[in-house]
Amino acid sequence: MQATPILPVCIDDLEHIAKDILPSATWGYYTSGANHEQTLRDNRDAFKRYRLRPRMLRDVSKVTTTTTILGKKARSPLCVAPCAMHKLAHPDGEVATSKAVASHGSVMILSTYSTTALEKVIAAGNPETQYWFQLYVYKDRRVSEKLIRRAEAAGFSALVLTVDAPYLGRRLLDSRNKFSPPPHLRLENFIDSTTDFSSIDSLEKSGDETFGETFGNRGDASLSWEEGIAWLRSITALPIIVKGILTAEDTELAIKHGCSAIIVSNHGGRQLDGTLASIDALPEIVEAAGNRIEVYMDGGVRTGTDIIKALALGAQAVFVARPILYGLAYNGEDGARLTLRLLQDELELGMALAGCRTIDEIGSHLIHSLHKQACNNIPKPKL
Ligand SMILES: Cc1cc2nc3c(=O)[nH]c(=O)nc-3n(C[C@H](O)[C@H](O)[C@H](O)COP(=O)(O)O)c2cc1C
Ligand SMILES: CCCCCCC(=O)C(=O)O
Repeated sequence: MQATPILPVCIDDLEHIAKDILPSATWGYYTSGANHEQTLRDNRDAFKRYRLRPRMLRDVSKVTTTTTILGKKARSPLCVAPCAMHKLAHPDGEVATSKAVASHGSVMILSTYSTTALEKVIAAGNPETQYWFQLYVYKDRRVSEKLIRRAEAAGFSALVLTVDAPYLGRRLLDSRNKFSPPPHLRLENFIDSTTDFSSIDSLEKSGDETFGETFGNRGDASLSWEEGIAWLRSITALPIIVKGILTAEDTELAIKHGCSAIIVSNHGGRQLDGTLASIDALPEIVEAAGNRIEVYMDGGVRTGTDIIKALALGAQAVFVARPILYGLAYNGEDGARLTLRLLQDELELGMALAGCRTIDEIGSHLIHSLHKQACNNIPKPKL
């Protein structure tokens, strides 16, 4: 058995510590993937199939990670993906995460299924940090509209529509554990809803509903590019970002329907098992997007060099989910800060060792792919 590290110095250390701290059903919910977890594993393994081609003697005495994300300055391209129920990891939950991201200076996407009301989460931040609100669209559209109005009023600057979950993926560990969040936690975004979310408010299952059924019974699986995006467009002026895109075809549709950006994602391997790893899907999408909209990615990012590889393959920003939960479990806000600091330090050191002083200098010239053709047609920076 591996001993628990005393001082975590990388994300894998935080993961080991979190495993010791968290109840096993929470650990299962946070870390498992769908079905046989092929995609979950591949999200990590795929990064290892890209090797770096560092450049030398390039005066890396000063390195900066300043960039822009959705047209706004950010101190780092490392951002936080939407994740349900941070209070399962630590009582301070999403407020702790918000403060940590605010000190880091990039983007936090807040899950609809937050255990803290969206107004409290953004109030814990600062104006330098972008807060985007993640949406699932419900059969009862009044619920979604109300969430959007609240997000607009609170100052969220974009909506992130998750498109890979018309139903919840089949997570075997959650079924085996009969996972159900503890009754003291609330999905606070629904508490003042005027609609029939009483059972989801308290996270109690109605009758024999499983967790997945609770999700599926309320979500609108009929959503389509034509009707769904047009409906969203008709009720909000906020930029719409689609999360869960894995093909060039859907990239084209996202652009056609006026989306502002794309997050290449397979939901951390929790939805359709057997998809491409996010990092493997990224080049096709970057090529299809062709600088018309920004492309971000998430899935399996655990080191600074993973971030460099994703940026080199064309991502404008990179999101992490589970590493934040591990940090929260370890030490609340300080733990979430540690997650971001470890990754940021690794990113900066990795850039210097690869000969990159700025984010713009991270280009496809850095990538040696063990796949054939993976990096064709990615725009190369001038060095
Ligand atoms: C516990 C957990 C809860 C999640 N909840 C949401 C959610 O509410 N909405 C969403 O769009 N994605 C959700 N995701 C998916 C993440 O946003 C992200 O796509 C994925 O986990 C990134 O991979 P990583 O965990 O390897 O960093 C969740 C992921 C995890 C692990
Ligand atoms: C009934 C609450 C379901 C939350 C689902 C959140 C999610 O996207 C996940 O991957 O888990």
